Amino acid sequence: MFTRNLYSIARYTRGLATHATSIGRVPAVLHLKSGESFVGRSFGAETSTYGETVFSTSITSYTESMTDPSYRGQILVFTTPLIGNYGVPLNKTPIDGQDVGVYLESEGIQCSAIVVADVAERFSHHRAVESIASWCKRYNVPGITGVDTRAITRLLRDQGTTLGRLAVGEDAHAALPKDDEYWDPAQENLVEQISTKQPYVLNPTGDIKIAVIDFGAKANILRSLVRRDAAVTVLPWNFDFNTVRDQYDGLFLTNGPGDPRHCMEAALHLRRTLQEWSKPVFGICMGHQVIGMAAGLDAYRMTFGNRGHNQPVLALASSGSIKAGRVYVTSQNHQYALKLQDPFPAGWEPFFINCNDSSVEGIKSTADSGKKVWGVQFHPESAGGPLDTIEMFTDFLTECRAHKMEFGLNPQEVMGETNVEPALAFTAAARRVAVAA
Ligand SMILES: NC(=O)CC[C@H](N)C(=O)O
Repeated sequence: MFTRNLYSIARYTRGLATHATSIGRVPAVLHLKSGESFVGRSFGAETSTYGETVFSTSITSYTESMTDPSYRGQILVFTTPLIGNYGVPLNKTPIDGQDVGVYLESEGIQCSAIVVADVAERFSHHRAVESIASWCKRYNVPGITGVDTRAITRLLRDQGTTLGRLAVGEDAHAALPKDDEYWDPAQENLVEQISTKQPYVLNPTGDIKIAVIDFGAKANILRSLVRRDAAVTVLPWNFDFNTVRDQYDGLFLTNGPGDPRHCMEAALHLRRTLQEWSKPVFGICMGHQVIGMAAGLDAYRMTFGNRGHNQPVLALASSGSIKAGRVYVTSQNHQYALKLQDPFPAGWEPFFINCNDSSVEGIKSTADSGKKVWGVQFHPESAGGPLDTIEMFTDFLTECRAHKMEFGLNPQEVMGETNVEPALAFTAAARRVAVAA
């Protein structure tokens, strides 16, 4: 008992002791392209940046959101007023059949900047090793605190996602940026920047071989596959899977940042896969949008993106653990969606619909199409957010295993050929380094 108390005191004081930051001294201003400015104080890196200003209604998991590659290029406003109170954990895990090398969602902070009402100067958590301010500083990401995030959110909620500038230090006193100075991440292929450059393998001894197309994968997607004993080969976003598809039992398409229409090349590769290959395919968020584009649906930019961990979606069809007519609470982070069209392309049907804005939340191949393909706009892997739909990973791998049982081994395995898959080993060097770009 005594030891435990000492331990908690030590944890608490570590939070106090390691927190000598400069919060309060350096001015910062958040400018929106629509003309509004919000004056506050800087924390983290003392550098200015541009980005797309978005808000998230999640009340926890700021560490997971900030390391989610889908937030790349975005100035992230947290509607929860107090951010940073549980600090930041050590972002490392072993690489084995249970884990993928990082504890958070990627190796570093992905968003351009963060905006909070009240950054916690003290933190306390048994896993915490540093404050959010020192973490932001290490990754050269600026933050602003002391601004009215309710007012910012109401603006964004009325006018939609808006380009912004976080001006820090001297820049905070500079003239307002001109309209054409605002950097628009939607114009760039952010996936190209973040996707792995080299293929790599996780959990090579897994019983089922899954290829993952990496548009900017959250680590929990990869964890959710390897923890269900899949051997996972991660491939660059524009890799033509058709050249290696005979070696795999299933295909997975990940989340990723930016406009999915920059990934048309991937959609065209996938269109051929879907025409010629009958094994299961599953996509999340960007992956779902790419599946939709391959199926002939259009993707569009929403005025109001969905970001938060409390998005209700209604299942329109039953499949595996998902039951038609049920509402699932989901984690989301997207600005684009697939257009609902009537009729849907032949062989496809809507799977989920968003209960708030009626946007398409999922599509699937129809029962009579002879295919097993699912795409969901939300994040079943959570991290952060609810686990309502986590069993979709089990459903996908169950289908892959069933297909393997029914149709037997892959051609190479039957012929006793050496495995010619392009990915040889998982190495630290092969993983993307989040801060490089
Ligand atoms: N989380 C994601 O994969 C987001 C997909 C896409 N970048 C969008 O904003 O809609």
